[in-house]
Amino acid sequence: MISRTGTPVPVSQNSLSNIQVVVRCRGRNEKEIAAKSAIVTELPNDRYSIIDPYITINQTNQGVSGGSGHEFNNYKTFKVDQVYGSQADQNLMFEKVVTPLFNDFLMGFNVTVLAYGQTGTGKTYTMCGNPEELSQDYDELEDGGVEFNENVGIIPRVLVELFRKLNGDDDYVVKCSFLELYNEDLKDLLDDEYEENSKNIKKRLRIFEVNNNNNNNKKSILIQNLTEEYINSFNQGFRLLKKGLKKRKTAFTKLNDFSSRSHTIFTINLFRKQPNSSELFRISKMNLVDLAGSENINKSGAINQRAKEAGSINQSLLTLGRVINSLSELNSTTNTSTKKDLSHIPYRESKLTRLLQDSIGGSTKTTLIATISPAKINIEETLSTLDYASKAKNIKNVPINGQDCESIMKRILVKNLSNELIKMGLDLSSTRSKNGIYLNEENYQEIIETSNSLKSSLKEVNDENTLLKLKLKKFESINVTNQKSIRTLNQEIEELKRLNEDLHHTNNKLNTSLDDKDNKLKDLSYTFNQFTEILNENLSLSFSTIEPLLTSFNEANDKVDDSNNLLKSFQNFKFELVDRLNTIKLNLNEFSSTNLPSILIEFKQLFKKLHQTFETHYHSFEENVKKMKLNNEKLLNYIANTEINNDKLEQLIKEKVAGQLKKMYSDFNTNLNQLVEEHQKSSLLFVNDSIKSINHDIVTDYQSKLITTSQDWNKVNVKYTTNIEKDIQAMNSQLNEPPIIEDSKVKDIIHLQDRNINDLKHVMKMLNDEDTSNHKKISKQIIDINKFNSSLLLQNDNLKNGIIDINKSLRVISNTVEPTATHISPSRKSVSPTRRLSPAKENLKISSKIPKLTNSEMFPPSKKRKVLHQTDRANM
Ligand SMILES: Nc1ncnc2c1ncn2[C@@H]1O[C@H](COP(=O)(O)OP(=O)(O)OP(=O)(O)O)[C@@H](O)[C@H]1O
Repeated sequence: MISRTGTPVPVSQNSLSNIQVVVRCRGRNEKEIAAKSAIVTELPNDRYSIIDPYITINQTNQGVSGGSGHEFNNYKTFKVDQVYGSQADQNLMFEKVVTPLFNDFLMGFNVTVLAYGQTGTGKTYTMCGNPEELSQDYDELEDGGVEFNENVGIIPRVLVELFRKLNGDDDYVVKCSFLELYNEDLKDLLDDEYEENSKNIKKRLRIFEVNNNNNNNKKSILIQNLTEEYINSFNQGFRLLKKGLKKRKTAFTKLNDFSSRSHTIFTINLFRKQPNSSELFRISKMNLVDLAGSENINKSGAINQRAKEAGSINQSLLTLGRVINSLSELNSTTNTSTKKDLSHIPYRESKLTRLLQDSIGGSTKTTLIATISPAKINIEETLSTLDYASKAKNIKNVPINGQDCESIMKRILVKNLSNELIKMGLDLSSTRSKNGIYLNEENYQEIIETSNSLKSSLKEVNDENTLLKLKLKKFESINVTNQKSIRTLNQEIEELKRLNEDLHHTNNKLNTSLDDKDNKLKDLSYTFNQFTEILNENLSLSFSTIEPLLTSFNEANDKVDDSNNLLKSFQNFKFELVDRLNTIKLNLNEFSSTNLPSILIEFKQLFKKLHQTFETHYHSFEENVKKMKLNNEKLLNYIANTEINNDKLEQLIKEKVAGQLKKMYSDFNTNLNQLVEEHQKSSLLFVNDSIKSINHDIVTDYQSKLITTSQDWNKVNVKYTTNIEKDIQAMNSQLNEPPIIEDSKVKDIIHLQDRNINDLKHVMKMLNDEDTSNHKKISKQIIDINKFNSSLLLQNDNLKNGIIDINKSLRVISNTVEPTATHISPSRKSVSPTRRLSPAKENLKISSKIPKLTNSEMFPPSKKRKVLHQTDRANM
């Protein structure tokens, strides 16, 4: 078995590191509360304080003075590195205090955690936690951690964290040892064969100082015969810890019923392959030290053996204190000669200081946790502990860095392991040779406990088995009864199944027929909707057909004087018809949404009747339309055949004018002279031109208007006829494909349809009436025009005859008058009878003597009014 402790060799001044000092002040325990002992500790924070790590002790009435702390009246303040109060839990301590050291340990540094303080202040609690927390194995969580109880201390947490960090790394070896120093005696807490007061010299632990195998002038401490157990899981480490704690010497004291009277060192040795070498394994060590209580002997009431024990304890701690003092003074002085005087550090004066030589002022990174009580009754021990702590804070260690740390060749390590294996093999064969199986006591106890537990379980199982057998018998008898019931029930179930099948069958049939009905109803509904839509469309179409009719009628009515009444009535009718159509639409919509299902049932039969009725009406309607068409054609023929002959009119007018002139000339007959002939000619031409022009304008205007009206009328009638024919065709196509609709409530629709048809009839009648009336009016106008034409023709004839008579008379007159021209006018007496005037000059002379004819003279008032009246009517 090998254990090595490196001798400190400073690498550089920069690597100096002070011992970290942490104070943990627990809350008052039951005894302190019962003793009504006041709290004398004042901390910056109940949990922890790193920024302002002071702790003040209220010494009122204590009369305590001196020490290295600062005194303010009755208060004494100590400055350390970290202060933890009553609210600081175990996890916080591990994270803040131990984790930095643990990381250094993984990197190859030797590290030490020391718990120092008065009995009962929580040293063991801080380092191990309550021992009962380790009574069982812990399950590993997914992240390699463990769900700890709050009271678990530093060592178990370090073990868990170690294997969590090493997870996946194959090149490592972990060994643990657990050492106790009691009365300056070393005790191997993991040695099963160790017995108190053992005379087995071979098994005695001895401390040797040996040269380091790295040949670098470093010294190592070797503890001969110390058990070092290989572990590869945290649970194995827990078991070792539990085992060691059990062996730990405890004794009853007044201060702490389960107080530990010894110092213990739990060491974890880590052999880890150097990052850049396959042969070298770096050795690092973590010492977790739980020192014995530092209480006052007198106060503890130790007597006899216990007094000796108490003295021993204090001897070790006193030496530790002196070492701490020396190191503290050595580090705080700069004087070289003084330094030389102080250079002797009394490590060798106690085994405790020899064991901790490397941790205090050596090459180890060290943290001291000083545990204190807050109660006034412990104030002296508290002040003493804080004195130690503040001195330790001055101590500088020289940790050896990763490169210079102790290492071991792989082959040596393997050789060590092989030796271990050989030794274990020998143990095993010797055990076998004893013809049985040798077990260590703990394993034996465990097996016995397990066996007892199994026996108890077996008994419980047997008892349970007996009970179950009894229950089984009961169940068997119940089962027979149940079997009978089950058979009856099965029969009933069969019967019910049959019934169910029948019902199922019937249900299927019903469903099928329901589906059929549903489908029919859907079809009917669809057909009816389509029918309704078509009906609506037809109604809309009829309406849109009637609309232009009405518009045309309105336009035609504008041209007829006495059509206002008809227009009004027709408009009224139109509005009424629109209202009715809208009402029909509304009724249809409402009807289709509410009464549809019942209507569908009777609709088919009634629709047939409707069809018949509709056909009847359709025939009469068709005939009426045909008649109307015939009438229109007649009208068109009549208009086409009716010609207004301009020549005849002209002739008539001429005759009329001639008659007038004849009358006029008969009045002038006796006074005419030779110039009358030219005058007559010019007058006749003038009158003829005027009359021709007037009559031509009148007749042309009338003709154009009449033709336009006739064409409009014809167009409208053709359009009406086409629309009506389209309607009829649409209706016919509907009637030819009648929807299959059923049952009773269609009466309403029939009624509506009747009304609709009546309305249509009414419209047609009105159309016919209107048509007839217009025909009559136009015929009457044409008769009037013809009459007027006849009278014009008559007048024209008369005029012509008159002109002929006048010409004849004029010839007679001219023949008669020419030889006695001088007699007619005295003013012509000077004119030579043989000399003839040029016609133009003659005309001028005659025209100046003949009176001009006015319109009223040419056309007597009564006749003129009549002509104008006729023209106006023709324009209308
Ligand atoms: N910070 C703390 N929080 C809760 N309980 C604590 C704390 N410190 C100590 N205790 C409790 O106080 C009791 C004494 O603690 P512990 O045995 O650890 O004292 P100790 O200093 O190790 O004593 P000794 O020197 O005699 O071994 C234990 O029951 C422990 O659970």
